[in-house]
Amino acid sequence: MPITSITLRRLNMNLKNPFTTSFGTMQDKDFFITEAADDRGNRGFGESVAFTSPWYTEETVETNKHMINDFLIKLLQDNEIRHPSEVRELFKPIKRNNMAKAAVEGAIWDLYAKQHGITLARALGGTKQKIEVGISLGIQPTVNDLLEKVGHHIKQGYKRIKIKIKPGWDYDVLKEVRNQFPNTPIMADANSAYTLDDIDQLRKLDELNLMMIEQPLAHDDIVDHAKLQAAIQTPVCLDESIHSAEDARKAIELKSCRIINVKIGRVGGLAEAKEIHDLCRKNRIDVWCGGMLEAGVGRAHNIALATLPQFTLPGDTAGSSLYWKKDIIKPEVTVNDGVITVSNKPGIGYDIDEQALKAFTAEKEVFDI
Ligand SMILES: O=C(O)CCC(=O)C1=CC=C[C@@H](O)[C@@H]1C(=O)O
Ligand SMILES: [Mg+2]
Repeated sequence: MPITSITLRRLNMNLKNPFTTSFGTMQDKDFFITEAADDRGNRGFGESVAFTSPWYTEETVETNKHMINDFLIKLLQDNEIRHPSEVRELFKPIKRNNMAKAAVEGAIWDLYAKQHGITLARALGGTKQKIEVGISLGIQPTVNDLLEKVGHHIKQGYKRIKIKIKPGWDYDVLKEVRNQFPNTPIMADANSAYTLDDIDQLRKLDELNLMMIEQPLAHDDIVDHAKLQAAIQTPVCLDESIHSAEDARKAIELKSCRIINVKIGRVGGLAEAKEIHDLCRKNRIDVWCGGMLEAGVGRAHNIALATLPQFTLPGDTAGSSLYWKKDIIKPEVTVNDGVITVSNKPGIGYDIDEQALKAFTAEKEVFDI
């Protein structure tokens, strides 16, 4: 497939609401948007989900810049790509750095879909026309703030509420939420804030009929998670522990989890995400599409991926307006009663708002391929 250039734009956008997890609080987002273009006017876009500090994985915006500028672009310049699924193989000699890889691969998938006049969803083999979405609430200042936000988003129709927990902010808080909202699908995300020493506290959560508890233990563990899953009823969902289809295979074999949160950036791109999806389908592991506070391009990629059949649970793909005063796509992603209608326009299905993209772009570099 013809690719004549890759453009790297570094954007700075400020989040409408600060996002707090057991690691800290984020207010502004500094990140890369990638663009792959051909000589026929087609332009594909991708988005890196790396943060400015390596608290979620080892990557940062700066490591992305180094990997893309000094390694990934050269591999594309020296090799012919016939189909976007080949990019994964091409980038294999570069260890990890999955978010950098995914940002470039994603733009190539979008370009390919546009060159063939098909949606990215269809290029991936997706079938769903509508996807159900949930909302992820950062740690709130008080329980009342949390209850108010939960109630607000249930009224908006979001299909499940994800609540951050950590030692000291878990059972009691979730019990208050459960008491006030007895029938709402609720899940907890611990971001690795617990160890097996906390097993009794985690077992108490079984009373609350949670959909799952996400990544309760260490970010790189599947062994202790297997011991925990054997000891509790609540399904364990892995996020940070799963960086590849191989990780997923081992976690499934060890029974470390019953659910996997797939994030395109964390696993290295759409081809790897699809392989994890297919493996989970074969092993009847539920899958949902996690979020990384993306702008509209990344959000659009998540929507396309979530059209695959084993994405059986609502993902963290809320509407643009929950994150941004102004997004970089038009129309923006909107959610109606907890559902996103998948666009039937070619590629990611949303146009780029060139004015907004330009306004938020702090740095731009173009590479001939
Ligand atoms: O994009 C969203 O709205 C969800 C963001 C979100 O929940 C997370 C982003 C990054 C790390 C975590 O804190 C958390 C997650 O675990 O998915
Ligand atoms: Mg998570």
